[in-house]
Amino acid sequence: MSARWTTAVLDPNTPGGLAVAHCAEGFLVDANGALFPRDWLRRQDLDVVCEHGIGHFDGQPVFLLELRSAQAPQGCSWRGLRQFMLEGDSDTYTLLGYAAQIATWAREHRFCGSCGQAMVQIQWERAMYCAGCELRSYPRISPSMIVLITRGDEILLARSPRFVTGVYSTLAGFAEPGESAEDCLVREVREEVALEVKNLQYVGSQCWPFPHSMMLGFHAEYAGGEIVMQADEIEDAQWFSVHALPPLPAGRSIARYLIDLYVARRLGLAEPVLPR
Ligand SMILES: NC(=O)c1ccc[n+]([C@@H]2O[C@H](COP(=O)([O-])OP(=O)(O)OC[C@H]3O[C@@H](n4cnc5c(N)ncnc54)[C@H](O)[C@@H]3O)[C@@H](O)[C@H]2O)c1
Ligand SMILES: [Mg+2]
Ligand SMILES: [Zn+2]
Repeated sequence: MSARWTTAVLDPNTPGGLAVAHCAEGFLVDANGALFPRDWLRRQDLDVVCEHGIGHFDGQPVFLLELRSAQAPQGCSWRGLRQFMLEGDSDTYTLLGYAAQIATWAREHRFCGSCGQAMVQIQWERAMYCAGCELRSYPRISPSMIVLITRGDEILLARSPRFVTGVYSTLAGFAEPGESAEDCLVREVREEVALEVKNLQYVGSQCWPFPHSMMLGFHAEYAGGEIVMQADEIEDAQWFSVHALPPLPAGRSIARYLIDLYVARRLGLAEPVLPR
């Protein structure tokens, strides 16, 4: 949700409106961006898997076309969601982040996971329904903890082999069944760097549609232990002084926010705002 974008469950049988087209390569774009007149997109002979009515942008209904292949109409190309996160305006990124999550879920829930029959869209809520066994499947959201660990003027940052070269970030990890947010945080910190933490404080949350995380951001203080890096997951982990930080994650990430917030408080600077 944003000032210009609100989600809604719209009937794909209603005509008109705007549409975005999504496939494994990202979103279809032309010189005007990723939002197309829906009637024009429908005339392009696209290989559509399914269509969902997903909300309103500036009051206009928006539909999502999930495509099987990445064949782009003339004058169009594909752009990954990460590019929109890094460079796009935040209203468009919020819309596309939602659309990408619905697209992933819709593509992965065309058949019932319980009995195997084809599923159909429910008209009044965002769910797929199996008439054979009455199973309903809702969009999947994966809660993930993310934590900045501090020790006075020092903060703990680590690198995963998946990161952009040189970039260090806060620790993060997915919640497992049976855990509280705090349990998960303590377990992830032990697994990834073998440290103990104390004084856990919830700071804020962020939708992270890569592919369906909900980031719950915390601050924690170092309580003990020596860094032991988890094989395969952590390539390097170090204490950095707030006066000498390495390259940090993208400005729109909650990881960056947690770091910037602590540094701002430590150095008496203006506090940043959590990007949505
Ligand atoms: N927005 C941010 O600032 C920010 C920063 C760091 C990480 N993240 C995100 O946080 C999430 C978790 O971080 P991580 O990659 O360090 O996780 P992690 O430490 O739990 O380890 C990742 C591993 O967990 C497994 N996994 C993948 N999807 C899973 C799921 N849905 N549930 C349980 N396990 C799963 C896989 O084996 C994967 O290799 C990721 O989506 C990541 O992109 C966001
Ligand atoms: Mg992790
Ligand atoms: Zn079923």
